[in-house]
Amino acid sequence: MAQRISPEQGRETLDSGEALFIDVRDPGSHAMARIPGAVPLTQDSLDDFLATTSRDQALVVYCYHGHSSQSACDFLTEKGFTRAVSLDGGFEHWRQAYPDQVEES
Ligand SMILES: O=S(=O)([O-])[S-]
Repeated sequence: MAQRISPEQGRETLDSGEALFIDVRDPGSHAMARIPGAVPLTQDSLDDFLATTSRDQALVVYCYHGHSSQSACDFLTEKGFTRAVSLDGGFEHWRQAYPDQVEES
């Protein structure tokens, strides 16, 4: 079962700069607004991501509300990532709690 972190822990992790934030929402949502520095992960980018990302890299996975990110996290864990966690509340909670930590384009 996916490891989960609270939005507060997510914020601390973002501030520490030690984790890669992974956005599994649809690419259009990612393009519009995202957690600063987050990278989109889609079916199209998956093979590349798996081929180039260290299995020791800390990952914080988020979706809209914190549900599908848990399955994504389980998937990444099956693929060998040892430090993948799912962000509780997803981006929708995040943007309410930390509007100053949202990158928009
Ligand atoms: O993105 S979601 O699965 O939390 S609705």
